[in-house]
Amino acid sequence: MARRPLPRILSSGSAQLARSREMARTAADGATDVLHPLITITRGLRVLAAAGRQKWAGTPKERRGPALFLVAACGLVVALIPYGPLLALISVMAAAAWKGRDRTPARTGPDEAETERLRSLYEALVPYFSVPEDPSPLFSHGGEWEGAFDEYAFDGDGRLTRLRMKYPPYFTDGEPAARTRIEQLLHAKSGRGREYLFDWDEEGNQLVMTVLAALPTAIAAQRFVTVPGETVLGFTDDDAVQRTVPVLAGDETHDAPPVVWRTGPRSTEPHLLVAGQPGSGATTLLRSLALQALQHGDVLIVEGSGTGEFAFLSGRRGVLAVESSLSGALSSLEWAAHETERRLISANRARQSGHPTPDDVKCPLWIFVDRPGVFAQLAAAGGRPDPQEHLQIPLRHGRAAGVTVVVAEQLDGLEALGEAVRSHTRARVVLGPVTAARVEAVLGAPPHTTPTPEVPPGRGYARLGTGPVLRLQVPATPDPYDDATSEGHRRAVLELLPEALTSPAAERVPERVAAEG
Ligand SMILES: Nc1ncnc2c1ncn2[C@@H]1O[C@H](COP(=O)(O)OP(=O)(O)OP(=O)(O)O)[C@@H](O)[C@H]1O
Repeated sequence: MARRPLPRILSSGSAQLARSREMARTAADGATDVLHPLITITRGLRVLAAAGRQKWAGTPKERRGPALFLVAACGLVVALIPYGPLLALISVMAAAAWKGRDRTPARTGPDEAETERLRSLYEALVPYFSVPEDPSPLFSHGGEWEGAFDEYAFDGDGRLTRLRMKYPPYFTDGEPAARTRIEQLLHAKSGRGREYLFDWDEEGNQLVMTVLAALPTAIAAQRFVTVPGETVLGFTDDDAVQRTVPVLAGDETHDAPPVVWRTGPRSTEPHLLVAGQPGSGATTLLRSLALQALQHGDVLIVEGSGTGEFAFLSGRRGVLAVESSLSGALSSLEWAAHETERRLISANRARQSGHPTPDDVKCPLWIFVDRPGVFAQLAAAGGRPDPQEHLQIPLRHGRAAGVTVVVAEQLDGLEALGEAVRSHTRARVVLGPVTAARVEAVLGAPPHTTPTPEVPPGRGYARLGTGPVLRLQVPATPDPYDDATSEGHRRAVLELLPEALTSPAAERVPERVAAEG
């Protein structure tokens, strides 16, 4: 249908109307600019007058007379001194201008960009949180996001840092897959590269999403306040564990929440598996654990990478061997298996004859195996037994014999691990940039947070038995003889070393360290 033109009188009239409206707006803007100081002073005078009235109302009746007299006296003095009234007027105007100045109004809600972000997040959630049968859906296209998001916070860049949302009771929040879908969507829409914590309140049909600050990396190797049988794997979030220990970070001491692993006869997860991406800090964690273990026990170290990253421990009190060859690994692990049996028999005999457990059985023995997959390959190539076979007895019976096994392997080499290692290492750590699926594959449960693609070395997740998955930062414990190690870290590690037992070990100490020490 052809459009009929507007009557001339109406079209030209509306143009005139628009022009006059524009002129009126410009005039109003100009007047506001010119009158701005006057408006400010008037507003200030009103504020001052209101304050005066309030003061007067608050003055007890018997003191009003003297107060009035004082004001009148002041007025008289001002009137009598030269330029007094003028000065008084200027002072009052200045005070009024100050009181009446524009103040930035306190923010009461999200700004435009933030509102847009919340709205688009709401719209993205509609397909997941609505069903056609719901007569009054909380989530609907073009609906009110304010009804669903009742708490939110943004950072300086306008990115969400916290969001509390309601969801309909029929949403299947008990299904991990349904939750994961929501978490992935919120993660993607709120900005990748940050770690989010999702807290589902199934009873209240509420979900709180919080951006977690990165765990601090300033804690280096040191003596941690623990009792025998406790080992600090690293540090986690404040609210993830019940306990804190004092730690030195940089030059300051503060309380930090540790992930404490309990070993020994009463432990429910007596052996540990550390898995990580190359260079993620698995060897560093083993060094940290070995230094802690040496406080109360003996350690045997078998390193498959052959890079000599445990050589600094050779010849120290409590260090039984540091082996990096296949033959050395085979013989030392075979000895460890016999030693576990000997301890078991000895402890049994003592129990049967009513004697206390002998001291040599009570002294914890730690077996550290870094990259056993390398030995497995070498052994297969040379037609020799895999050293991991000797780990079966320590893994199966170590708990009762005071023997703890710690195995570290790269994520890609996990299939090279023997069945005994997989089934008896109930304490688990995964390090490096890993996906939630990878964390679940290693720890048996996914993290409650969204792993980030970039992490510093020593960052990962830990899980003890069937406990919760905890974020973890391993204390920096570098090889003190590595040239890249900073002076502070070198000293920190050397301070934890037990005394040297043999002169060759002392000779291995580089000159610069010997000179400092
Ligand atoms: N917790 C940590 N704090 C600070 N730096 C660390 C930490 N863990 C590891 N690093 C640094 O990261 C680098 C790699 O560490 P490390 O050798 O322990 O990793 P890895 O996983 O054993 O590596 P690879 O698989 O190559 O043997 C080293 O330079 C080390 O000093």
